[in-house]
Amino acid sequence: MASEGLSMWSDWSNYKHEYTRPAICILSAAVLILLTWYSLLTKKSRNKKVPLPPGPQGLPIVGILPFLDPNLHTYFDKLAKTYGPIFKVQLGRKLCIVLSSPSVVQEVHKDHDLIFANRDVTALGFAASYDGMDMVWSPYGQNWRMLRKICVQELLSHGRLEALYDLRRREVQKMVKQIYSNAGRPIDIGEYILATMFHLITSVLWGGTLEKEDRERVILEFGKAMDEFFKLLGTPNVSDFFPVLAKFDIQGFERKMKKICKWLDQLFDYVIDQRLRMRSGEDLNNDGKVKDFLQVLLQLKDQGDHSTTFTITHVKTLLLDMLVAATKSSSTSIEWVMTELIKHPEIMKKVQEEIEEVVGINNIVEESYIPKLNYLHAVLKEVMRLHPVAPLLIPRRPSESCTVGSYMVPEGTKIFVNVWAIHRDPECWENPLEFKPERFLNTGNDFDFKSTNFSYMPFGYGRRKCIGIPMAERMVPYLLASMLHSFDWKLPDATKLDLSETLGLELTKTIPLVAIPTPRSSERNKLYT
Ligand code: HEM
Repeated sequence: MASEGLSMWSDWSNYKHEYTRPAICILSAAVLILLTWYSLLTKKSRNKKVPLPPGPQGLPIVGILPFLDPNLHTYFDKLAKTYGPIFKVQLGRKLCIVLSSPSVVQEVHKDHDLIFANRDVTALGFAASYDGMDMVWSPYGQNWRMLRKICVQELLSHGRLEALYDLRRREVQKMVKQIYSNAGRPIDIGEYILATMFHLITSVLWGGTLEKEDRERVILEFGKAMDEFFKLLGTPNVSDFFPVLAKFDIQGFERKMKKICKWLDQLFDYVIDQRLRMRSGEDLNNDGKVKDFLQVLLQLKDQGDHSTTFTITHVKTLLLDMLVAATKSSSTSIEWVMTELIKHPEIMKKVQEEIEEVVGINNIVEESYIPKLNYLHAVLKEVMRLHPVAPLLIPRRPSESCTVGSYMVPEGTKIFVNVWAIHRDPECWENPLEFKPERFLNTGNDFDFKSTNFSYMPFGYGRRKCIGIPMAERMVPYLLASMLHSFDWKLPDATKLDLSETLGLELTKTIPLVAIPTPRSSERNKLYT
């Protein structure tokens, strides 16, 4: 009986295994499906509860494309007056959201900085960056972190910048000397400064690798290439609004961009090749010179000690970023400063008096004087407020959907931050349209370029904020102080000052500033021989 019972039990137990296992599986699957369905349903209804930001209706398929003004920063500013500080616009297939108040940007920074740390890579951004591999367009991740770390450690640290001062000094003095030789004649300020910045940056990047004649030839082409490069990057491109059309490159922008990038790539190949040849003959490290950036990069490539492999393409992406980002943005800022100073001669005079007081009359401007030039810094900050180089920053793309200012910001949206509008917002600034450098005097660290102040963002915000601030902080005022210490500047006779702006990726002067330098002292030029 016992054995019978036992066998019954064992039968039951077998029976149980045979039938309960599948039943449990089926039940679990059903619960799982139900849970997934429920979570999708609640997510949907949660999403439903949070609406998209308001915005203009637009037309089917094309959205607001037919009404778009190429000066997007002013166009978006007008829309913000109707739709508020966070609004949406549909550009073809692309949903864009524009943020126009310090508080919404602060919310993004505080709650979603990581989600907003990716760029919205446009067709041309991709073409202009070794297929999105450079620091500017790279997604937030290991590659971007590696490039940023190398730049900070090897080029932009306090120690490196101090060590490279002699190179900057030499190039700035060369520029002043050249202006003396052109005194009394009209010069295109932007062109002049871009050339100086090119010499300055390339001497830091790859020292004397290019022969003098090569440098002169390259700089001419570089100026033209940069104008086109930034204009293309900021021009609305059908390929971005209708990705299915991207392969046709209807406006021919990608072809043009690839041509510029091919030229830059050939320049880098040439410089690297020259350097490798020089390296096989001599060890630049042992002759007492400071290592330039290219030398450091080539050593890193040979050592290969980074967790992500550091290839020759990485070397080129860093040369590209440093060359392009550092030259054009600095020269554009300086051109705007000179424009405002020519418009306000009493302010130019005040800046010159300060420089003379700090530097002396028969002395050369040195970088060590720069931190003492408070008024010059106030002028620079005021110019960057009214004419931010990147008025819409470099657009971001949230990596997941989130809520900002009680609106839904879907994953993959293109995010513009209208810094230009924020810098002119009467809620943040007293008499915002007035050029008044005094507003930045005695403000402590509140408006330091590195500080986090969402009403003032000429260098951007969050993790993707400009990496070049330490270099720009040294070079831009140094160049300006040198130009203003030696010369008075005025417009050629019968010329009117034009302040109109054109938006590419950068906000440039529509009509380049041409001005005449007059030496301020008959003796000072002797210091620059
Ligand atoms: C007056 C000079 C400059 C201005 C006004 C300026 C402005 C900016 C702005 C607005 C951004 C976008 C930030 C964002 O999206 O939040 C940016 C990014 C960047 N800038 Fe600058 N910049 C200047 C000089 C420089 C210099 C000298 C360098 C290099 C040494 C540089 C390298 C970069 C790089 C690599 C990025 C991309 C950073 C990233 O995506 O992680 N910039 N800059």
